[in-house]
Amino acid sequence: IADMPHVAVLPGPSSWYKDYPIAEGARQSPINIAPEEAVYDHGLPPISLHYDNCTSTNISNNGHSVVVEFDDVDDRSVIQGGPLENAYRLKQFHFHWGGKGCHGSEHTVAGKTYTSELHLVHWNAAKYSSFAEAAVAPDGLAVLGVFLEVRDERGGLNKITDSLYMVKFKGTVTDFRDFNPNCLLPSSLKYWTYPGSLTTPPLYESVTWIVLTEPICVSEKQMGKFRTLLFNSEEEEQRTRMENNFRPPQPLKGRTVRASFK
Ligand SMILES: CC[C@H](C)CCC(=O)Nc1ccc(S(N)(=O)=O)cc1
Ligand SMILES: [Zn+2]
Repeated sequence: IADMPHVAVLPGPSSWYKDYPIAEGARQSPINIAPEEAVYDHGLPPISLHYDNCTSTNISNNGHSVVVEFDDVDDRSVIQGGPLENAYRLKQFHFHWGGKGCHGSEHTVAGKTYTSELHLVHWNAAKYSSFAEAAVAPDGLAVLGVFLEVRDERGGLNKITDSLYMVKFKGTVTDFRDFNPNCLLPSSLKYWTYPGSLTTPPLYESVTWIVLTEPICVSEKQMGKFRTLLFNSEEEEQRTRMENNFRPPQPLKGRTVRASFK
């Protein structure tokens, strides 16, 4: 026992099944998207995003990622169309990223990883009365995934990366108003869609995933600022850089990925 490592090991994705058996469920996320196997569905309408009167409130470090939250008391910021039966209300967005280099996204495309992936999380306020209630329903959530690729700088991201120093530690939060996520979207809204789950515990199988095919470009300098965030709170003596906060692709288990395009 004496030589047991006393370093607290962060339980990674491979051990989540012990506390969350759903980790081995039939509709887990992320997945590898194989474009040739995606089924073009001409009945799929385009998705429409209404983020103009968006109502961001704060930006925080929750120990897993950096999260921008929105006031979701009404339908000012919604996603609709595509595979969705009705409007889903924007609740928050956050990112997943790697260490230096080109891995870091959760979904992969024909095995290709991107440096990061943005998730805009929405809930079905037409059918459910709260995010928590929607989060456990099979049609409760819709997450829009956007790939980030390192090339030249993306202006819209600067408002976020310039605020990251204020939420360096887990449990820190600061005001973050009037941020419109439109500035983080690519020009094309072509997408793949499939039934999946939250990619971190509790891994609920309640997410209709809508993954955009076109990445946005960010600079290495901007990505470097994400990596100055820490997994730990200010009180903990350990200082672990927040990086590689992505779950690897999970088995498709017979699911069909549909494409909004030929
Ligand atoms: C009811 C409580 C709620 C389940 C817990 C808080 C929450 O929102 N979790 C969450 C949200 C999005 C993703 S992802 N990465 O977009 O799949 C992963 C986890
Ligand atoms: Zn996510």
